[in-house]
Formats: sequence, structure tokens, C-alpha cells
Amino acid sequence: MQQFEQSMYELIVETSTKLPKDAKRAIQRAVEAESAGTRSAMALETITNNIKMANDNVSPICQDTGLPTFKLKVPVGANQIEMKKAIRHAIAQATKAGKLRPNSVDSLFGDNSGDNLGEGTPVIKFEQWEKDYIDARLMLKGGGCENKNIQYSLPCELEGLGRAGRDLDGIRKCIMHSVYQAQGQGCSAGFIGVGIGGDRTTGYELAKEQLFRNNDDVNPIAELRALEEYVMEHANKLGVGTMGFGGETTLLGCKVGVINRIPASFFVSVAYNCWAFRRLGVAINPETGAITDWMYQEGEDTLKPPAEKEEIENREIVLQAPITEEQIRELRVGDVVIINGMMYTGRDAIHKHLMDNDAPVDLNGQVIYHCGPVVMKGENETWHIKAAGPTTSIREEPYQGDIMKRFGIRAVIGKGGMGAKTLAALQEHGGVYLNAIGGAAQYYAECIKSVEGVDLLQFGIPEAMWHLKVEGFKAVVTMDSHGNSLHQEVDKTSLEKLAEHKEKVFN
Ligand SMILES: O=C(O)C[C@H](O)C(=O)O
Ligand code: SF4
Repeated sequence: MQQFEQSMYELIVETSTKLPKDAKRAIQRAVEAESAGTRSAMALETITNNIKMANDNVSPICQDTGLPTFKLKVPVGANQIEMKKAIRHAIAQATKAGKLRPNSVDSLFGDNSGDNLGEGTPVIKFEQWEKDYIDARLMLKGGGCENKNIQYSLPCELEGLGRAGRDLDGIRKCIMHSVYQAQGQGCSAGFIGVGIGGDRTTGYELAKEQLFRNNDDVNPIAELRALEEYVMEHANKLGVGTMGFGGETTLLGCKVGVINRIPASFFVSVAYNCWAFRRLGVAINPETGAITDWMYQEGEDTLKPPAEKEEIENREIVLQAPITEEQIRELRVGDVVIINGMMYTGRDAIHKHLMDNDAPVDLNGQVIYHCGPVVMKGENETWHIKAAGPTTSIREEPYQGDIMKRFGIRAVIGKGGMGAKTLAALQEHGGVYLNAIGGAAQYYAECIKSVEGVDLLQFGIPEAMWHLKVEGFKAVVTMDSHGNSLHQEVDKTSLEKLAEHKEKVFN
């Protein structure tokens, strides 16, 4: 088993930096379905470029490299204690090499362990089997999409759909609802794994297990096959679209599994995975620990960035901080903004901190970027950004409006949109919300020309305030200072579409 640790290291690096072929094919289908010139087409172009850049740079596709979850099937006699040690070591090494973001945080005190090791992280699950090789699979599922997982206890009442009963049609309604409620916040278009039955724990486990299925497979159970096909067809008519920008593709895959339940419980559990569907697997020789085969590699690798740059139908406006209120008031939902100059990262810890403390820099007229980057220290103690896409903004909803007004911040960049409180503050104060393309961590890292400084590093690398000098950083105005929100609009229209699926389909 000498080579096992090296094999696990390779599995981690490949999973973080290369999308499996089945996921790429699904994204290519989305590219082909979208009309040229739309916001969704632009977002998909960025995503496609980002996938290629991550592959070429051997750098994380998305800066949130998730909660590493290993699932191993091992022949009788394989030493699980040794394997666990090797995996933990490989995780720490991959973190040091910038292939994983330090993502393990003490839940009570907020300390980041720095190497992805900690109580409960990484997740390593073993199962014995009768075959003579090791099947090792890894999933890197990020936090934004994990937060959009949902579990239904049937019977229940669902927005737009009414009563979901304890039958196939009730299950259908739950799955349709799960896609609607995710909106663009889990970096749609997404893949869903659904678990029917079990208890709250095994139901979610089953749902996640479904995400390991090949996206192009066919469910052997006729009822579930029909359900999967129905959801793929109809969820894509909800119009949520890439990043919640509206558009033709909202769902890239739907896999449903079933296990028994106890009479009183009936759970439908949905695991939502972003387009950055990072999961791979290897077959391993149990004597040497060497990789003998890679999984999810069958079929064509069709993903290609569009050959010609699409003409964007929206206005493109260049902004450089400090930005004035007049400049902000001119922006409208749908405008594409190109930012040059400085921006400052701030996510959960910073927003909480700024509620009770002064800002470490003058933020008047400045841009806040909701981002927790992967950063490495190079020679001469200089910092380098390795991956830097946006994080889900809605978590900052309780703070954002107050902080913008208090410090004079003019623009916030994130993804997934924000709520009514922020929208009102944007209108009152003269601010704008810019939606960057979630998961496009390489694309944005390339826009970051230098790290000019960092504050509050004690919060850990993802949570610190990084001072970034950017060039050509593209984002879309989705909430403006005139009370308009694309997110509100898409939520409303997709709820109307959802309600069209109220009538019984399955008996
Ligand atoms: O933690 C992050 O950087 C992003 C997160 O996965 C998110 O989608 O909000
Ligand atoms: S930022 Fe988006 S792509 Fe990245 S892990 Fe979060 S949900 Fe996935």
C-alpha cells in the first residue's frame, strides 16, 4: 500500500481541478440550449472558460473546495486505519499546495485549522465488499449548494404546488419545489440527488449517494426513471437559469434513489450540487495502493468555449473605485459592469465584525467583494490569489444595508442576490448589487492583478479582508438603486411556473 497516499493526493488534485466528463457534457448541453447574447449565455461562457483554465492551471475550479467526503469500498483485510492516516496526510498536503482551500472551521470558536483537518473533517466512510480492489470516490461539495439541500416530511404543503401526499406524485412535487427554492443561490444550473425514504440521516445519505451515479445512466426502477425524466424536462422550464439570471437550463441532472422507511416517517431528501460538480473515483490495487483506473471518464469530452465572443445585449459600463453616488444611480438591472482598480473582500466574519467595529480601511466609495479566496504566500512574503469566485451573498442580508450606509460603500459583489432590506438600503443610500459568476474562481483570479494588503487575517484566509487590485472584473447589475431586483423578478416568475405543476401527474 506504499503508493496509496500518493494515489489519494492525485484523486484530490484531479477532483478539485477537473470536472468529470459527464458533468462537462451536461454543461455543454446547457450552452447549446441557451440563446446567444443573454445573461445566461454570458455566464455559461464564463463557466466554460473557467473549467478550461482550472484544468490548464491545475488550480481549483471553485475556491470553495467543500467538505472533502471520501467513500471507499475495500476488500476484506485492507487496513482501514492506515488508509485513513494516508488520506488525512494527503488532504493536508493538497491544502498546502493550494489545491484545497483551508475549509475546516471550529464551529464554536471560528478558528480555521489551516490544513482541512479537524473534528469531523474530512469525512471518510468505509464499506467492505467482495471484490478484490479498492473503489475510492471523492466528492468536494461546496457550502453554497449544501445550504440549498432540503428535506421534506410528507405529507406537507408546498408553495405554489399545494398538498404533497405520501405517494409518487407528492414526491414529484417535492423535487420540483426543491429546484425552485434553490433559485440561483447554489450556483445553478445544478445537479440533484434525491433520496426517498429512510430517516432524516439515511435519507440525506441516499440523496448524496445518488450524486455519485453517472449523470447519463438510466434508473433501473421504471417509476423512478419516469420521475427523473419528468423533473429534467419540467424543472428546466422554471426559468431560473444559470446563476438565477433566467434562461433555458436550471437543472443539469436528477438522480433518484429509494430505500424503505418506517410507517410514521416519509422523507424526501434532496442534495443540491452546483454546476461545479466535483466528484471523481479511482480503482486501487490493494497490494500496492496504485491507481489502476479512473471513473467518470467514459464517453466524449465535448465541452468547448463558444468559438466567437457573443455580443452581449446589455450595456457594458466601466467602474473604478472610489465610485460616486451619481455613477451608481445611472446603473440599471441588466447592465454589465467591468471593474478596474481596488476591491475589498468581506464575508461572514467581516460583516459581523463591521457591525461593532471600525473598518480597517476607508471604505467610502469602495467595492466590497463577497469572496473567500484561496491564497498562498509566495517568495518575499507576497500573497498570491489562487482562486477567487464569489460566495453566496444572502448570508450577509442582516448586516449589508447598515454597513453600506455606515461606511459609504457603493457596490457589493457576490452571487445569488440579496433581500428586501438590502434592496431598500441600495435605494436610500445609492448602492448597487453586482452578481458575479459563482464558481468561476480561476476566471476571477486572473482578473486580480495583485494583493495590496490584508486585514483581520486572524479570521482565517477565507474570512480575512483582502485588498485586491483588479482589472477587467466582470459582473452583472442584478439589484439597482431604483428598487429593481432581478432576483425578486425571477423568484416571482419561477413560482408562477412552478404553480403550473400543481395538477396530478403520477398515480
Ligand atoms: O465558500 C465559498 O467561497 C462559496 C460557497 O460555496 C458559496 O456558494 O457560497
Ligand atoms: S461558489 Fe458556487 S460553485 Fe463554488 S462551491 Fe459554492 S455553490 Fe459551488
